[in-house]
Amino acid sequence: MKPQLTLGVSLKMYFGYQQTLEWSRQIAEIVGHHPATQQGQVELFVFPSLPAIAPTLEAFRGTVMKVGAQNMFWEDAGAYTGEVSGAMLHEMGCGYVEIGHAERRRYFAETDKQIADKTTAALRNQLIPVICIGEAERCSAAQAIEQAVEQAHQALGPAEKQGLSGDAILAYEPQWAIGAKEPASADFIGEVCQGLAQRLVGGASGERRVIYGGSAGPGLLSQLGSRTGGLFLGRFSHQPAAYKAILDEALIFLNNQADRS
Ligand SMILES: O=C[C@H](O)COP(=O)(O)O
Repeated sequence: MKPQLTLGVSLKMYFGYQQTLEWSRQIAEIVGHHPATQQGQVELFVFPSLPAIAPTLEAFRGTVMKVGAQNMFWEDAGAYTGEVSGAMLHEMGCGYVEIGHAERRRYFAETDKQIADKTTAALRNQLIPVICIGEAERCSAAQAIEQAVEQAHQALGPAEKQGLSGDAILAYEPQWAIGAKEPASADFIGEVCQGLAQRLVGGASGERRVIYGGSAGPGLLSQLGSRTGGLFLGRFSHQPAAYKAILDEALIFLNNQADRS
């Protein structure tokens, strides 16, 4: 069955190695038994720090949780000290990779061109790119949509020109809402995500889904309903109880969808 909702997590660089494994064990237990995950209607992924990817893959083996990386390089092999290739991530069993997070742009000066090259490399290596888009400063929903559409086209354009097919997730993350006390308002998120879905989903050679990130946590999915394709979670997924609460909301969402159809 095609997933109707996506819930992703980036652990960024918050956790240590053992802490990552402990979190993974606890979340695997929740995911393995939660009714929201039983029928393939929820797509789940997590991005731990690079050294923890292999044991995290192991921790989630047998569950629906997919594991990926927070970043990758645009070449598949060679003299690129300190970098990690999409080819290796794929070989390890990763299914997803995050591309172009605002923190990569801010602290590592990543450019639109580099983000496009990484997106191309992800698709070339059968990884689903989770492409981060979103405005730097608060603005109207219409302006946010324009900026995010432009970023998405910049990221996916070269891959599309090369005829590379594959699914992609567009993580709409207004930069001003990342690391904040609370997310953007549900009305704003809903308007932007729906606008992005209209402009970016459909017509592509793979599935496209728009999800929201930026201080998302328990309670948000219930407010948004089907106005978003899912959530990209950061700090507010660190507590296993919070993650379970979000899965509980996912189950209500799925039941509501089933009632409508
Ligand atoms: O990668 C996740 C997003 O940047 C959101 O992080 P946050 O929920 O901690 O603000």
